[in-house]
Amino acid sequence: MATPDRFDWTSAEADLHRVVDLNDARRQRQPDGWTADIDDERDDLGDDPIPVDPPDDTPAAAATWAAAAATRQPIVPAWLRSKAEAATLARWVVGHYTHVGAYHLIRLPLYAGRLALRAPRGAVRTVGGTARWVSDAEGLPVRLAAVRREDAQEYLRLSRQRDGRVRLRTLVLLATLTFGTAAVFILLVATPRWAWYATLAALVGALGLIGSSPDKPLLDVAAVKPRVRKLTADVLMRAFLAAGLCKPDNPLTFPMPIMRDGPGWRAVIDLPYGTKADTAIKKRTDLAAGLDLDEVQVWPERVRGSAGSARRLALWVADEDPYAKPSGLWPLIAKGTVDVFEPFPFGEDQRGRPVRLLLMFTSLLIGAIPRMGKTFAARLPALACALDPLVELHIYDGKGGQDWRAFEPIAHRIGFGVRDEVVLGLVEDLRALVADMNRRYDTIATLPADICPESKVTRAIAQRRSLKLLPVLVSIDEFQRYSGHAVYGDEIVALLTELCKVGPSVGIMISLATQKPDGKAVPTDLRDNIGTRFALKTMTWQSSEAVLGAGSYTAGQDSSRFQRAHKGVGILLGADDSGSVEEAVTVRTNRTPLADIDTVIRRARALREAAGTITGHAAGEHAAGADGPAGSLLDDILTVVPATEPKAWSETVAARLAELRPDVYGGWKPEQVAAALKPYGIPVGRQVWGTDPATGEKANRKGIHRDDIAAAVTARNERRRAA
Ligand SMILES: Nc1ncnc2c1ncn2[C@@H]1O[C@H](COP(=O)(O)OP(=O)(O)OP(=O)(O)O)[C@@H](O)[C@H]1O
Repeated sequence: MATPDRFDWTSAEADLHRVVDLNDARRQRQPDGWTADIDDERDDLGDDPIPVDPPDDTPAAAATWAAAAATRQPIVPAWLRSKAEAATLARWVVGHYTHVGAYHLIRLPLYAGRLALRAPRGAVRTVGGTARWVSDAEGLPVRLAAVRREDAQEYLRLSRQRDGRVRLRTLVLLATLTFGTAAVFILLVATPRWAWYATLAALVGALGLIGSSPDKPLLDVAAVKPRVRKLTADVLMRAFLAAGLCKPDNPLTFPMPIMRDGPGWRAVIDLPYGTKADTAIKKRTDLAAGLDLDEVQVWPERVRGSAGSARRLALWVADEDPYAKPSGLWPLIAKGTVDVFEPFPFGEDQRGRPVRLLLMFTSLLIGAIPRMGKTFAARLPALACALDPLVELHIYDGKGGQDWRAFEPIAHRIGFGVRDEVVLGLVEDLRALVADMNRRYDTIATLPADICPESKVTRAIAQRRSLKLLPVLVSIDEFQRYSGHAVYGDEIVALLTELCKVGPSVGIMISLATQKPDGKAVPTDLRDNIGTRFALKTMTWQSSEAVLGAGSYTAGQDSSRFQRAHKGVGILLGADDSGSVEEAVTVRTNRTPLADIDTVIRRARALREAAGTITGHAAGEHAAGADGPAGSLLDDILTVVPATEPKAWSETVAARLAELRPDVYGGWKPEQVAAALKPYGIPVGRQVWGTDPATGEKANRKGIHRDDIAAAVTARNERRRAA
């Protein structure tokens, strides 16, 4: 900004004069009301006007020209240059015409029968039509009118004309009949039998067609065409007027022509000055109603950058419901690997363009009602991580069916269902990760700036095995079953919150999927630390907000509007860097049927074997998987409750365990000891007479008998030996 002592008054004065001229010229162009502002400004500053418009030769003007050049539209439309879209179109054309061809081919006998049945009526129509033509029947009403008017002269003129016509037409008919008869004679004498039948069939066909009526077409309908709405400026104006986004005296303007774009129309619209494109996006349903379409066909989005403006909107209108057909298969099923530091294929947007997702340095929350594609969506990041041999996989499935079993050969930790030992396994795993997270930060802190410039893990750093900074994915499906666990639920949520908050920079990625996306299953503190959200169909807009975050509904993002048929379709928020709700995209995930998952896992296992990253459960370390932490817990209890002490209060055991292994048992309560021992059938509600070490008070409290633990250890050891 110019300061008074550096201000060049001479050139400023020259500029001022030009500005006054410009403003005068503009005032003449503008409606009356506009002049008042300029005059008010003058009043405030005496007679001196304020320079507002920069002179034309400033660098800003050059920048404007450059920006105009930058917004030139491509000569060949984008969809025509895209291999994928061209392939989609080609597939559609081949598929459509193959279907139509086969449909009609199989109905040929039916069509032949219809023609034969209609042929007699066609013959009658032909004879009648010919007779009317020869007798000049079309002139009869005119002749009768002349009779009614008693206009003898006109009648005689018309009669003469009719006689001439009838004579000529009779001759034509006779000639045709003569030639026809000769042709039939030649046909019968000189041509083979198949030619007779072919001619007869053609004749019957022609008569059948003549005998058809428009309300009963000969061909059945092979494919019902959707109602395709051509987008024109008038149609748009009507819709935007109805939605209250413009006024008749303040209409829309179109900076470029409305054109075809893939399977739909694309219009770029400048809303009236002061009307925000975001407002139009929020009124998507109103726009759809104004266009007389289902809202799933109407896709408004902001045009950003130097080609855009806060009032510039790109509206894509699909010819038909873009999600009515199944989505494509995941492109990495048969071949390809993943670098988890780069985005991987996740799905397609409404126009069939690929959508990629970057999970590194963020966390993912997926929410939906059951059977809408939550597990399919949650498996994609896990499969992508599987194809990067550096990533350590920690997989938990609260349901425990077939959905995640395929990951066993590559998972470092894995657990199915919510049996106590699995839940404990998860808790122990998360505790260990939290502890490891701190070690990871310590390691990162020791790295020089040229190796670790941004204080976060990179692929090059992760590849240095000695640093032990391999990326980790914790993927939990049916998360509500773990977060709602009576004893460990709160701790699981707290540990995951910590990991989501601090873990991303050191390579810890969290992916949670839930069919109960409310504040109870995914508490706000945890959700707010998850950067990427994917909301498939929900029942209510409140559930949609529970996944996407507060304010998403008012911003026009509501996953409850998806239909039941829209499986795998969801609103993805935070796939780009902005994470703003206005940037959310609607995505249909790529499909990965169970059989294909096996293929990917086989490839992932081979990659990991080659890289030497088969660890934990995949490497056969079943101690934690089979017995869970409770297996070592039994040994630990025998350590902290010596043989000289046959009974101990549960609270004493919990305190001593925490002292023994703070990273594993820190913060344990007596109920956690009880829950961990339950699977072994160890009685935990026994009354134990003891002395409170703090107060010296003697009392009867819940506790354990050492013999019970020792018996469980013996049984476990026998089981292990038998295995
Ligand atoms: N992208 C997709 N395209 C087409 N169909 C899909 C897609 N994703 C999922 N589906 C279909 O939806 C069905 C349900 O998917 P999925 O098992 O992932 O749902 P879910 O929400 O996890 O269900 P549940 O809560 O019962 O576990 C699947 O059988 C699959 O056929």
